[in-house]
Amino acid sequence: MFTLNKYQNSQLLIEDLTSHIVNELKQAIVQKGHASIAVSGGKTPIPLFVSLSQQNIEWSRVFITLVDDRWVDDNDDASNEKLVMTHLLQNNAKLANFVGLKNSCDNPFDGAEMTDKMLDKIPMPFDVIVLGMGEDGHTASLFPGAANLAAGLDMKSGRKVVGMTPLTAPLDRITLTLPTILNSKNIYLHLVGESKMQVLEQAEKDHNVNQMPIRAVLQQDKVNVTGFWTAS
Ligand SMILES: O=C(O)[C@H](O)[C@@H](O)[C@H](O)[C@H](O)COP(=O)(O)O
Repeated sequence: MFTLNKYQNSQLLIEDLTSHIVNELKQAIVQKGHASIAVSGGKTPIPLFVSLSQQNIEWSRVFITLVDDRWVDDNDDASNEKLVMTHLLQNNAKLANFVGLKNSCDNPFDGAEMTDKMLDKIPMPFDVIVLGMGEDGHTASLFPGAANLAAGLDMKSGRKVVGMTPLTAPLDRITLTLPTILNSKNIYLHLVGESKMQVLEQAEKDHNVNQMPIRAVLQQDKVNVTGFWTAS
C-alpha cells in the first residue's frame, strides 16, 4: 500500500522523516540488538543525512548500505558512497557500520557477485529503505528500458544486486534488485519538487514497469510504502 505525506516545507519533512527512521532503528535495536537501513544517493537526501547523523541512537548497532551506486571511485563526486561518507557517516553516526556496493572489479556486471557477498554483512530484512525517484520514473538504479531491468525486477532471481547501464543517465551502476528492496519492514520514498509530484501521478495511472520502474515499488502488496513530499 502507498500513502503520501505532504509537507509545507523541507524542514518539516526532514524532521518527520528523521523521526520515522529513528523510531524504526531504535525499535529494531531493542528487539534484535541491531538495525539495518539502505539509503539512496542523488541530491535529495543530503539534508536528511545531515539530520540523521546528529541523532542520538546506538549507531554502533546500525548497519548502513546504499540502494545503488555509480561504478566510479569512492573519491569521485558522482559516488554515492562518497556522499554518504561526507554527510551521513559524520557526528554521532560515525560509529555506524557501513557496507558499500562498489568493489575493485572493472564494471558492475563483473562486480555484482562480489557485492552480493559483501552484503551478507547487512542484516536483512532491512528495517528501513529510503528511496528517491528520478524524473524518468527510475528508483534506486532500476532504469526504464535498460537492458538489465528485467533481471533487476525479477522477484525470483535470488540476486541482491545487478549491474545496470541506464539509457537516461550517465555511468554504469550497481543497484539493489526489486526483491531486495521489498525485503524491508518499511520503504520511505523521499521526493522534493512539483515535477516529482507530476511523475508520481503519472506512475500511479498505469502499470507498465518497463516504462516507469518506480511502479514496481508503488504497486505491490508485500511492504507498505510511505511517500514524503514537499514542493521545495
Ligand atoms: O544514485 C542515484 O542517483 C539514486 O539513488 C537515484 O535513484 C536517485 O534517488 C534519483 O535519481 C533521484 O535523484 P535526485 O535526488 O538527485 O533527484
